[in-house]
Amino acid sequence: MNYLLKNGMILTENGEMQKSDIRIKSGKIYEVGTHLENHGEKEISADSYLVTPGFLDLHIHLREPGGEHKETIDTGTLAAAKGGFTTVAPMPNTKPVPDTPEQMEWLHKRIKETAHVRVLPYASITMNQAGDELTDFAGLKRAGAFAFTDDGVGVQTASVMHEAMKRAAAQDMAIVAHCEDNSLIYGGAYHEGEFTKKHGISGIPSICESVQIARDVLLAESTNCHYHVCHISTKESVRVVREAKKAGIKVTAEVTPHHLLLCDEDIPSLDTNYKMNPPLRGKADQKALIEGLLDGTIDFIATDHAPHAAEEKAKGYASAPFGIVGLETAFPLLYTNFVEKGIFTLKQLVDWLTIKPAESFKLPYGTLKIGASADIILLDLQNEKTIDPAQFLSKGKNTPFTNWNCKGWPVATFVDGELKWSDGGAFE
Ligand SMILES: NC(=O)N[C@@H](CC(=O)O)C(=O)O
Ligand SMILES: [Zn+2]
Repeated sequence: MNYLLKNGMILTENGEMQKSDIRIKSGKIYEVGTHLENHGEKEISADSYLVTPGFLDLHIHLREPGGEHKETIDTGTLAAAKGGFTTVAPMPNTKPVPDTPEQMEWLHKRIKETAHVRVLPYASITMNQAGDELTDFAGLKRAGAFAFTDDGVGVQTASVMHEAMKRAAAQDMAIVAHCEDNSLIYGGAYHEGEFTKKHGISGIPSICESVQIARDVLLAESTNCHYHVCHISTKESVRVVREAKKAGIKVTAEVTPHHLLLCDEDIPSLDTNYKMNPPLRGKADQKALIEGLLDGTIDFIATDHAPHAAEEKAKGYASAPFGIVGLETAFPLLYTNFVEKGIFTLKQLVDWLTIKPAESFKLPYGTLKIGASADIILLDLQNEKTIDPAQFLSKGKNTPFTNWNCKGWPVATFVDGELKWSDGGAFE
């Protein structure tokens, strides 16, 4: 079906709002302008909405195969559509791990059958993410891998990472890294700092992340590989990435909404909805992440949507799994707490969720340019609602943001010109 979106607000290059119509034809953005005449399209009044490119989330966990009780490609991508995300990249810490071309082909088949938005799956760097034997990078690329990562665990050995970067560079593919040096961690569920001191428990030190990033940017320099840092969380890590960029190293970095919104001082108790990896760091780290985003050291925002079953999260702080969900609350939380408070501009926030991740990975999405895939969302910046996990389409209800009041809720999501989700209201 072709659509004519009438009178929506779009953001211009310089961040101003402009009333515009958008004609969607054959899955593409065909025309953007004012007073466009209807040529037989289904007309949708976008009058009271902000219209932006669909968001990209290049760090999520879909749990399929092997963890279908936590999430599936079906439920996770429906949650993505509800959150305004039209392209997502799921991590390979599934059972089995997509570490062979055959497994990658199977994954693409499942995506084709069940996904509601565009899915770009990662392959692992090492077989079974065990950190030893490298996967078949060329074969995995041919089978449709988006990039390589062992997310969930850091690559512990420098020589393995070095060889991985050489091979990734030869394939013009990125190495995407969960940075964590296990030799510097002695258990722990929360950041080693004020919170763990108060509770007399061991913590996860900042140094385990920044040390590995420092190692890896030097490996990236020596191999000319595109190296991407997942969920950056400490002030030292931000400094290392800033210096690496200054030195001309091909490094990019992402930050999650929760690391921007919270620090360890905000954790009320040994609550597992505040347990994620990397952990919520100190106040100075949170400040450095915001500054890093604003000065371009950090390239974009990704949710690290990590759904877990309620029984698993109820196991107590020491044994509950790390991770919180993020797809359905990211934009409203960031809009309400940063844009409405004047810390980010609306244009900055939208760019960090659209064109910035797209450009970092040379993807043709995240834009309303003529000829682009019609990945478009409508956002309601006025209506205020309270976050209620019972309303999530994700199977995961594990969030620390229950009862937060937010504006900026998506109301409709188009992927390749098809309406994949709407809140009902204006579109029934
Ligand atoms: N980010 C998280 O807290 N959890 C991730 C894996 C991980 O990165 O540890 C998960 O898969 O649940
Ligand atoms: Zn991770």
